[in-house]
Amino acid sequence: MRGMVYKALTIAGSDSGGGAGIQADLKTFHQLRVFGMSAITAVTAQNTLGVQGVYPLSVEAVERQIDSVAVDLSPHAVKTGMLFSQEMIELVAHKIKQYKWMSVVVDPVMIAKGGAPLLKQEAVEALQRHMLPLAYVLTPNIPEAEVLTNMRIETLEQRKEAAKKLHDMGVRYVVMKGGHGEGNELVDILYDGEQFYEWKSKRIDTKHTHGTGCTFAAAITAQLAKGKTIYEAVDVAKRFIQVAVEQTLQIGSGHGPTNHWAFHE
Ligand SMILES: Nc1ncnc2c1ncn2[C@@H]1O[C@H](COP(=O)(O)OP(=O)(O)O)[C@@H](O)[C@H]1O
Ligand SMILES: Cc1ncc(COP(=O)(O)O)c(N)n1
Repeated sequence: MRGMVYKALTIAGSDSGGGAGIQADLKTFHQLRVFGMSAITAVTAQNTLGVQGVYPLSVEAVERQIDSVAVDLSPHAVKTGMLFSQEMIELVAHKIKQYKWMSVVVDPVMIAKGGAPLLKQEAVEALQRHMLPLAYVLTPNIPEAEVLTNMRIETLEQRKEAAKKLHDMGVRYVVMKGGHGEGNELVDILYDGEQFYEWKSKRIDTKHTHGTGCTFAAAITAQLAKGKTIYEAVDVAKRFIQVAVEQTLQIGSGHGPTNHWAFHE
């Protein structure tokens, strides 16, 4: 017997360089033995040096992809990444409600590491209004949490205050990633509305961190698809990203991708 086949859908942008976006999500799902499906919101021409072009798909094209997957392949968990525009956010929010998807991981992607915008400035409000209340898990990095809460985040206390605000905005579980913090120790936090949980790790000294956020959120999504709790899911995601950054592939001449093969359950 093959056993149960777990399925996850990612609604995100394509990274031609293979390290972030849809490609990172599918590789991560696969490594965690979850069948990956995708709805592409935008195609980016991208490599380890940066983003050379952004080509959003039409709202109709995205709607068709989501419908095709939903009616035939019922995902156990859904992840959203680069959504780019207000119209796309409204469509995706509408589809999540239409199909009553509950295990939804929202990675509020805003800018690529090199600074290229992956979300239009005027779409932030739509993300706050339409996506946060649908997020079972929200996975902001520190700059994204600052934009969503409109506050400065420097200390660990401020991170916790921001997590509380995001919870008040409708998010069930807030997972704030600590990659942009300071110091050798890296702290990712989880807030469940009552308590804070912390995952600490050693910051690896490397420039090859392209796609860390996507990979981390995809690992959470894969674990949720398998029916794991949020605590178990973050635990696996944290271990997944740690070895993926430790054992990078050293490809490309800029900020290289993480190693999606490194982690074994
Ligand atoms: N240099 C690093 N060493 C180890 N883990 C890292 C490193 N940079 C990021 N991570 C981990 O990768 C994940 C994504 O981190 P972060 O950089 O905050 O998000 P994003 O990629 O969205 O900007 C987090 O779990 C973080 O702890
Ligand atoms: C299509 C696409 N989506 C998302 C990211 C963010 O990547 P990161 O995980 O490094 O924040 C990216 N660079 N490209």
